[in-house]
Amino acid sequence: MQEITNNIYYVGVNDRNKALFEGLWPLPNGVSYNSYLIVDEKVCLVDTVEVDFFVPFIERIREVIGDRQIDYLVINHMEPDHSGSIGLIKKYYPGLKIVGNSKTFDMMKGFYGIADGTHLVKEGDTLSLGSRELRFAMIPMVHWPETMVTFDTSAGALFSGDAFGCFGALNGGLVDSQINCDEFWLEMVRYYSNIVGKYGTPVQNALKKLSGLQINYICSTHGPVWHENIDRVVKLYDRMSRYETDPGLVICYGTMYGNTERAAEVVAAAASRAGLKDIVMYNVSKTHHSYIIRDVFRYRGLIVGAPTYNAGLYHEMEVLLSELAGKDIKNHCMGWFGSYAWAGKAVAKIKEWNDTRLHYEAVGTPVEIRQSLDAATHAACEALGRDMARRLLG
Ligand SMILES: Cc1cc2nc3c(=O)[nH]c(=O)nc-3n(C[C@H](O)[C@H](O)[C@H](O)COP(=O)(O)O)c2cc1C
Repeated sequence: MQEITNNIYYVGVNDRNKALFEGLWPLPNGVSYNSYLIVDEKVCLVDTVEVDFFVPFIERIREVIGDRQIDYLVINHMEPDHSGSIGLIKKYYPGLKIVGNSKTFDMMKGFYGIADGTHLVKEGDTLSLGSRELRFAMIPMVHWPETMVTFDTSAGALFSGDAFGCFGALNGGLVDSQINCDEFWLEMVRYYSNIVGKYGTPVQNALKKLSGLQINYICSTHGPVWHENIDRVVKLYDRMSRYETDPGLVICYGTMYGNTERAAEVVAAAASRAGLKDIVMYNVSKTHHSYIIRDVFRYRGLIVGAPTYNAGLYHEMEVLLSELAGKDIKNHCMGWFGSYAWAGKAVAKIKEWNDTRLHYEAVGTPVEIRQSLDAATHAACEALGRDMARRLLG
């Protein structure tokens, strides 16, 4: 049994089996589905877990409360990795009341056919559990329309749903003060940028709303409970949702036979010679785009290069640009280059992506390489790297 503080218990589970979260995002270190049990005069469960994990979930709950009944189930977020066990929990505890907002209940009916035994809450409503009180705040589009947070006013515990969550299973310890959090910081950026990243303005609104609270614990639905690092976590969210970045450069390229890759190396070396220290490079066919998008949220500069493929753009680059376009990322600079053998399309296609969807500030002169680098395109790649470095370093 794992108590976080003051009769708040962790009853979540770890998933180290799933290869791709949402069928999209690699999970090299697994992921946790966090759920919390508050034991007072009334017993309140906050969020559930993915239904495949119901058995260890119910075991954890029973370890804490034995044969006691659960009075309330608060649903902060309806995504099935957290709401998936609602139906089974209700079967175990038929008397419980499900606490949520009107959008929660609309989704609960649609996903699970459950409409009875509900307790509707609105912005600012409170619920007494006996010696303590829960207060509810709506944070729409962080990152679904129904998302809300629940604040335990006596413990200062914020049950934040997916907000402030990250990939990575919990390997024994739960609270940041008990564990080495090194692996979680970049995974928080990867989680945020890929899953929440589109919703910068709603995140800013949520942060403003929560700024007055005296928070001792952030209990999110994925990753560690934040206690010592609350300031750092909130600042990171603030920064990411304002699309604030460091003056670094992400260079990513597609390549089949190495010519585009060689050009990328020339661009990178020139950017480095111009004084830029933070440069990361990725082959888009090797590194999953979630890691590249993570770094685009960290660094202001992006240079992409790809071959022409069947009169179009190399497919893996197309995927990356399409994913980036879906995130509505602001305040970025982009340069590009491409290669071809007989009729070049890659450079024009990348430009089209930027003109129509990405809208990043175009930096430098795009380079079009026919078959392989020659003296002129080599010099043009150097100029591209140098121009980007200068732009980033101001
Ligand atoms: C399957 C395939 C399709 C290609 N389609 C085109 C094309 O439509 N137009 C073109 O000019 N070159 C085309 N190319 C040639 C490549 O764009 C060119 O060789 C490029 O330099 C490859 O870059 P890389 O050496 O980095 O792989 C194609 C190459 C392959 C393998």
